[in-house]
This record gives sequence, structure tokens and C-alpha cells, in this order.
Amino acid sequence: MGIAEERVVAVIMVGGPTKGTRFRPLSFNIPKPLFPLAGQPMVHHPISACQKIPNLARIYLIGFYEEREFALYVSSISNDLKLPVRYLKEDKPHGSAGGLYNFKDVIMEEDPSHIFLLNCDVCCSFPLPQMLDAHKKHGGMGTILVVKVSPESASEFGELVADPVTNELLHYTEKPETFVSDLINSGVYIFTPDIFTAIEGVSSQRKDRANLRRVSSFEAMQQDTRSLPANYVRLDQDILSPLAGKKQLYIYETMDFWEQIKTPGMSIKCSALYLSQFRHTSPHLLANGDGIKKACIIGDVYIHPSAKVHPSAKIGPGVSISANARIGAGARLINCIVLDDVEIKENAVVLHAIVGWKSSIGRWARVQGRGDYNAKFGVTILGESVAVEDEVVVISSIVLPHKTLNVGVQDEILL
Ligand SMILES: Nc1nc2c(ncn2[C@@H]2O[C@H](COP(=O)(O)OP(=O)(O)O[C@H]3O[C@H](CO)[C@@H](O)[C@H](O)[C@@H]3O)[C@@H](O)[C@H]2O)c(=O)[nH]1
Repeated sequence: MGIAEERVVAVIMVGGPTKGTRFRPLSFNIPKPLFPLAGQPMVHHPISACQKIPNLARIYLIGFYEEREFALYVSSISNDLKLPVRYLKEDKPHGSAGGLYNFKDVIMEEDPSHIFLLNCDVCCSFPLPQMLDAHKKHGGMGTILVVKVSPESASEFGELVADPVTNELLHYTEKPETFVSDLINSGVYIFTPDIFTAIEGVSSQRKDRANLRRVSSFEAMQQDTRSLPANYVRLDQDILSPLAGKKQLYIYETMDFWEQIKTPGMSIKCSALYLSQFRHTSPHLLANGDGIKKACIIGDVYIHPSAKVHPSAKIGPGVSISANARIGAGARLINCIVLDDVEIKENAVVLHAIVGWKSSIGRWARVQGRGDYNAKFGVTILGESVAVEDEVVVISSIVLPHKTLNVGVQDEILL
């Protein structure tokens, strides 16, 4: 296919409210894909990476959140990027491949030659044009972006084996119990429209099996994946595993940063990763201690233009401060996310923490975590409208919305 005929669309899978439970208490207020990392909604980072794809016609977000939750964001980003971005709502979860298939007709209206498919909850540099080039060299139905992780953490992901010369995917196991490989599926793919035929194949096999089961009482007693609804199709187990070793799927390895964002703790780490990426891609978004914001800035920091920061506050590295926040004299902020309308009073310290919308932190108070972003009590999270009174110390705790803390706490969940 020549360059002129090439047409690309991108699809970002955003999931829905039942999928974001590990993101509580922050997901009470906002759908996880819209939670700010480096001052921009989580989904904004893959969307802005899509801008670099040649011949990109359109971006779709597919999820089962209410349409109104995404309406404002989708219309403002379409305007900013001068690129149509559309939210497509599933009536119920259909799985990571079933969700895509559900909107086959809408997507195929664009007559795409290639379809990018991205999980919204991964943080990386999204080397999409490079993946497209690699995919064209490989041929086949799809190319998966892969990354090496530590052998201890590999079992949380899809582990895979590929041919070192041809890059063909030879073996794929989703979250295996015994170690297969430290090379894992990063949740970013490019496919040809043949992906729809593959998903259709899984659905019709399921329908056939369901019909068979009706006549076999033994099979009816078995509660396994074969009894999933026919239109519920998982990309990893149902498509990637069976197609490995069939010259259909290939890999492209990224050597850049990559993380998965399932917990609030990881959002602090990923916010800092995106801030350091801004240093190269969008330095204008970083605070530099000049102009109105004369505070002492250390490393990569984002401060919303409407936030007020006292000149004697010391901010950074890895800090993101959202709209209308007020940071008092002598306050010290390191590796944290401060959400809209927060007040941090004089000489308070915030470290490895997320401070929820409209919360306030009193004078000389400390709100901090240990900085172990994957651990249950590795960071401190304050939900919406939490008040930490003057001089109170909060360490590695999760505080649900509308609480007032007048005594210190450590390693606790405050309901
Ligand atoms: N629209 C929609 N989205 C869905 C659905 N189910 C999952 N998703 C979205 O699809 C993506 C994958 O979610 P899961 O299927 O829950 O898998 P996972 O545990 O995140 O693991 C996947 O991603 C890892 C990389 O982050 C991979 O390593 C792993 O192999 C797997 O593909 C997420 O962005 C999630 O929001 C669905 O029914 N509908």
C-alpha cells in the first residue's frame, strides 16, 4: 500500500468505573483516565503521542464510563489538536478485544490501513511512528510494543518470547505463575484490520462451544473461560496467546521508560516520569522559578498558571500543582501531586503524597510517604476535602474524603 493510501486510526482503551477500584479513593471523584499526571489527564499523554503518527485520521477512546464524564475533555482536546477525538461508550465491559470489536463498524468507516491500540493505564514514551515502521517491515497482523522488566515483577504482565532475528512473537502467556521471560507486553499495539477477523473467530468458537454445552451436562458443570459470553474477548489470552508462532504477530522493543499505572502510588512515579519527559518534549510546561512564580524550583515541576506559590516555598523535584492551589511561605514539596483548590500553609512539608481536591494542610504539618510506590502504604493519599491541622504528622496513610486529622497517624486507612 502506498503512502497516499495509508490511513491510520488510534484507539485508546479507557475501561470503566469497575476497573479502577485499586485507584480508590481518587477514582471516587474522577475517572482514572482523567486523573492528572504532570498536570495533564492520564489519557492526554498517549493522545499527544498519537499526534506524531503520520496520516492519523482520528482517535477513539473506548470505555464504559458515562459519556458525559469524557464530553468536556474530548471536545477541548479535539479543538486543541485540530484532530477529531471521539468517546465511544460500551453498554457493558466486553474485554480489551471485545470492546474494540464492539465498534468495528464505526472504526472501519475511516477505512484505516492500520489501527493503533493503546491501554490508557501505561506510562511510556509511546514510540508510535517507530512501531509503524517496524510493523511495515515485519508484515503480519500486528506488532506489540514490549519492554524488559525485572524478573520478580514480570508475572504481573503478559510474558513473551520472540525470535531474536525476525522479531516474531513465538510464545505468549498472560500473567503466568511460573517464570517464562522478563520481556513483557507493554499494552501498546499496532494492527491491520485483520484483527477484527481474529476477534470474530474467538466469538464464533465460543458460540459453537456454548451450543455444544447445551447437549453435554458434563461440560455444563465446568466453570472455565469457555463459559465467558461470546462477545467478551480478551486481547491477551484469547488473541495473542493462540496467534503466537503463526507468523502473524511481531514485537518492537522499547528501551525507554515504561510503567503501569494501577495504583495512586504509581501515579506519583509516572507524573514525575512525564515531567522529566517534558524537559525534552514540552519545556514550556515546566516551571522555572521566573516570572510571577518566583519560588525556588528544583528539577522538573509543573505549576498550573492559576496556582499561587509563595516565593519562599521550595518545590521539586517531581511535583505537579493543579489549578487554584495555594502554597504558603516556607512550604517544602517533593515528589507529590497537589490537586485543584488545595491549600498548603506556611512551613508544611509534603513528600511522596497526593493531596486531594480542596484539602488543606496546616502550618508545620507533615504529609509524607516512604516513597515505595508499589507498596500498599508506600505513599500518603488524602481524598477530597481532607483537613490536616497545624503541626499534625501523617505518614504512609490513606485518608478518605471529608476527614479532619488533629492527631498524627502512620500506616493507617482512615475511613
Ligand atoms: N473499553 C474497555 N476497556 C477495557 C475492558 N477491559 C479492559 N479494558 C482496558 O484494557 C486495558 C487492559 O486492561 P486489562 O485487560 O485489565 O489488562 P491488564 O491487567 O491491564 O494487563 C494488560 O496490560 C499489561 C500492560 O499494562 C500487559 O502486560 C498485560 O499483558 C495485559 O495486556 C486497560 O486500559 C483497561 O482499561 C473493557 O471491557 N472495555
